[in-house]
Amino acid sequence: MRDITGDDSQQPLIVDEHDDDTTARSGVPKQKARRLIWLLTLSAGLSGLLFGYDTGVISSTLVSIHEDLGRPLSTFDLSAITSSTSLLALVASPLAGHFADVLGRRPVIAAACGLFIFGALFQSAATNVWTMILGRSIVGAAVGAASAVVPLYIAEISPADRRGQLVSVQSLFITGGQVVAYVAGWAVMGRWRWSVGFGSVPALIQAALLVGMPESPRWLVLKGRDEEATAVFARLGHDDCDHIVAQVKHEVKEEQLSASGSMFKELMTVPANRRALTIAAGLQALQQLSGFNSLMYFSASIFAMVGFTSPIGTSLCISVSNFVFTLLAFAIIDRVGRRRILLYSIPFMILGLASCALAFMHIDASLTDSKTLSSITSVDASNSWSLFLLFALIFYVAAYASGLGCVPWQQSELFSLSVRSMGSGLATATNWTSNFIVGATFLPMIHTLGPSATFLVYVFVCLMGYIWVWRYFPETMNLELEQVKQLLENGWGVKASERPSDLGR
Ligand SMILES: O[C@H]1[C@H](O)[C@@H](O)[C@H](O)[C@@H](O)[C@H]1O
Repeated sequence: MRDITGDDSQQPLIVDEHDDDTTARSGVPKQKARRLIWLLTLSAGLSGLLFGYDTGVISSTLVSIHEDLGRPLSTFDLSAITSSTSLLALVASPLAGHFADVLGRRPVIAAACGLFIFGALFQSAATNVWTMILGRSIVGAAVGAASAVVPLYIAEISPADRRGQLVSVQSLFITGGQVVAYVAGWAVMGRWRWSVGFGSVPALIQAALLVGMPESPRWLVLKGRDEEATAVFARLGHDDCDHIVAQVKHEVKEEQLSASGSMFKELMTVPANRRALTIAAGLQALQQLSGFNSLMYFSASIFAMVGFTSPIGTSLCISVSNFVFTLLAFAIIDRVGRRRILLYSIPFMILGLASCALAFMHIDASLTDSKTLSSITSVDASNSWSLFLLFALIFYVAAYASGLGCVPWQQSELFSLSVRSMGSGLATATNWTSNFIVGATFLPMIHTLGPSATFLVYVFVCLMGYIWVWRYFPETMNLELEQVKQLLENGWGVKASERPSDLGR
């Protein structure tokens, strides 16, 4: 077992005992194999970019549509256009997991890519609210499928000791995509058909890259296609491909032997698995219910509401802060630890949200039911409370991105191999369900409760979340997957995880 205490974040992507060699035993130059893994990560990561782009672009689109869809948009229209994406994503993610098992990972990524292209073009040609909702739904299906299968594909092609880092790369792509969406929304100055249609460009690039993308070698072993799997492992720079194939076959066999009927039953009845699912799904729910995406989707609307003359430009601050602080999380996640990052950052989220609530108490801005975003009551943005609100929001986003935005996506490390795909799929579906709830309820809450009380609801969620994390989420940093399983066998493992010597750290 490798030394798990060392800081190995600077190591190259492929690490093995023959790393000094320039050529793997299979005859493939290591440099070439390393380039291939990066290329595959980039190709698959483009789905993350599209996930981010398509969820981010809605913010500027909503304030630019005006009456282009045949009528002024009602609150219901705005909520439906926004939440149709997450609704379809939550349906598509478990389905994509199923098809990825039956057909392979690559065809599902390719199908998602096709949907990204079609959905983007369909939206840009939308003539009424319903065609727009349909376009957003097509893109939602693509986002759901990609968010379930792309991390799985990356994990399966990566060397074991690089999986965690590559999962975080995915978060960088998502938040980077959101920045690009905001810039595009701002640059096209209200011509929203261009900004939504632009989503097809990275997808077209991905379609071209997909041609050379191999199937996941682990899936190939699962289907008994050992020779093809050996060839892919060789291209990925592994030294002893036959040995790896034998190892994966052994794991597959063990899974089949230990399975207590169905994977679902094993997930629900084995205590360690049930705890893993509770933690993974709980963190995903907390990530969404803490309200971050209400900013991702509606920040331009909020800034318009409080009187900023360039709401789309101002809301760029939100996505840029999100991206920059995701970089911070990426840099520290393997040093500070998942649990500790959350315990440090959630209190700052609470502070940021409470400050927003305070600011709204002093800002006289309203969005009444009959009003559209284009007829929001405008107030003077030079009002110091509006600026205070902007800083409070950025503060909140920074705290979110450096912890809760990233940590839940590490979910797969919580599950043992036999239930990993289903556990991760269900946790992903929890993410999209909660995302849907926030997208669908934010504007109605603003109207009925008012902005201050709405932000206080998120404060409450974060407070509960903090207590829950403190009580139930053990530290998994630097643990081998087997040790994580061991940690959850006799309880939540929080105390044991804080006594590194008990776990051989
Ligand atoms: O981790 C990501 C990231 O934080 C995004 O900015 C957010 O929009 C997603 O919902 C979340 O899953």
